[in-house]
Amino acid sequence: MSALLEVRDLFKTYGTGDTATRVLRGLNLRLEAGEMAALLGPSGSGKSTLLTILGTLTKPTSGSFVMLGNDMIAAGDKELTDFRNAHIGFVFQFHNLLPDFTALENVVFPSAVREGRETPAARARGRDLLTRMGLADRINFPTANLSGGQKQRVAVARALMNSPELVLADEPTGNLDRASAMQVMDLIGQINRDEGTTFLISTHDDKIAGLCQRQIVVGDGVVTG
Ligand SMILES: Nc1ncnc2c1ncn2[C@@H]1O[C@H](COP(=O)(O)OP(=O)(O)OP(=O)(O)O)[C@@H](O)[C@H]1O
Repeated sequence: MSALLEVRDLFKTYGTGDTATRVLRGLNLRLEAGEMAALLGPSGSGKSTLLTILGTLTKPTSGSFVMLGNDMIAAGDKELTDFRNAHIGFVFQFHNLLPDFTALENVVFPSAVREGRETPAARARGRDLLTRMGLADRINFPTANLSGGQKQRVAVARALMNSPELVLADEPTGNLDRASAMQVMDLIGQINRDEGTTFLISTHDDKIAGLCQRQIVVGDGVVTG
């Protein structure tokens, strides 16, 4: 396997002086292309912080970060936005779907942002992804009318829209019952196997982590296991 991304000696401090919170303190991590990895660690250990850095949404205080051969620290805002739209998908605990938009409109949204319009090819991929997520009969439903598990499957489909190499998922099943959580993880596993998409999934749930090939544990600002 080849490295999809590598961070070295990553530090992240929020605030300054007496109120400074030193979250990451020299963290090293390498993710191989095609991995499906769980990100574990106590509450406040910096899992979300690490995901936002890897997602290029936040810059670290210091350290190096290379993804797909690009220096993500040196890159400017415009480059990072374009890179993110092309290569990274996100799934959050609270899915962040547009409630009045249909499932298909939500899924196609990242492509519409990238292309400047909704293309027929994007709509076809959106339909295909929703069908793979078991939502063929919900394609034209406003997402406000879907169940929590269905919304989360729409969010996974949306994250996959632009065929990203990496999907970062921050407690994607944190809000779901066990059966829905397992279904979402099953679908993520299928996409990982079929398309080689790399997944990094933060979770507090050992069962969810056990479904991943690799478990990465964060503590005291570094990877401890
Ligand atoms: N924007 C911010 N400004 C100041 N402090 C922050 C900010 N974001 C996070 N923190 C602090 O950084 C620490 C790590 O937070 P983070 O959300 O990364 O942890 P986590 O491991 O994802 O936690 P959880 O499992 O509870 O979601 C916490 O102490 C948090 O209060």
